[in-house]
Amino acid sequence: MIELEGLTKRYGEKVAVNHLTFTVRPGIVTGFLGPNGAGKSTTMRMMLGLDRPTAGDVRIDGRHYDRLKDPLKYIGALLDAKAVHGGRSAFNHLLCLAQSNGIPRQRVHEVLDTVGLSSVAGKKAKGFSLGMGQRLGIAGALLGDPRILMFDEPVNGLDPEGIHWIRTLMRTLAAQGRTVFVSSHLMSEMALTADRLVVIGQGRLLADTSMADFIAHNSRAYVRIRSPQRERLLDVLHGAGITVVESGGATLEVDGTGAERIGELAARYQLVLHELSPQRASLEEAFMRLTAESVEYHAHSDAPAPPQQWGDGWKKD
Ligand SMILES: Nc1ncnc2c1ncn2[C@@H]1O[C@H](COP(=O)(O)OP(=O)(O)OP(=O)(O)O)[C@@H](O)[C@H]1O
Repeated sequence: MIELEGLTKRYGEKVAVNHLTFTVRPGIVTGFLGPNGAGKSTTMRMMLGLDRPTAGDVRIDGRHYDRLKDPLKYIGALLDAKAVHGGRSAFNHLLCLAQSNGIPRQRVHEVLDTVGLSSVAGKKAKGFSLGMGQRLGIAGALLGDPRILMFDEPVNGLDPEGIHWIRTLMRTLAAQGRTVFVSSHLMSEMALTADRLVVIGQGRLLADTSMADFIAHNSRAYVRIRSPQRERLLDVLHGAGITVVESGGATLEVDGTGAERIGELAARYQLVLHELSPQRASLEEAFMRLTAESVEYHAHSDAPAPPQQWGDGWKKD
């Protein structure tokens, strides 16, 4: 378990992490989300004792990180996959970590096998691809067989097979009763992996909730309907006191009334439906809605204009 209480970090005037209080529990995968610059990395660094909080407290299984004897046996972390001595082989990198934490040599072979790097164990890390580097970082996190695991953007640079592998690994580690805390920018990936979410924006806690509740509370649920008898259907729905949003074309959208009731009404008036589908926004939409106010760096949605010197001649008719 990881417990944060009033955790705060200031860099001069900038409050990077603002009075964060939450608990990361064992047995589930907890996703850590926030727009760029929200304070995720700073929070994770403080959890690992790499940054000193300005105020507040972090406890790892009840203790401060710097009070843990052989910390890799309590908490394993992947923060920056590039933080590896490039001149060392994968095996030697892990062996150094193992030796300084009282972990037997045999464990190095085991974790290399787990992450699929046994065949390149003798190769220098500087020749590794981004994905291989991520796997080596994950091997380091697993080395002490810790009860708590923390991954900052673990799927960065992984191909689809690698992404599937890390998802399965995280779910397996949680099912074994471990605490798994993971940050990611890939919402679709998080939706498949995490059971619980902690969302921050501009250093503040915005949500600490289950995945299902997060989506339910931060997104619009509605029913999409298509019918070749659109006008008659509209009359029936209005007659029943149901508010309809006309989204253009043959499609109608209804908030606040279930698909069952709409289907039953259509059947009663013998109206043909080509679609009757409950819609729920994705995690990505829910996240954008919640964090809209706290995004520090906004991009313009328009495509960039072509350079002026092109004139209008570049356009094809
Ligand atoms: N050493 C530092 N000195 C000054 N400001 C810092 C320092 N480290 C982080 N910050 C600022 O603190 C804020 C939080 O940064 P942090 O890297 O923790 O965010 P993040 O959520 O991990 O962002 P990203 O998703 O882009 O990695 C940012 O505004 C950042 O510029």
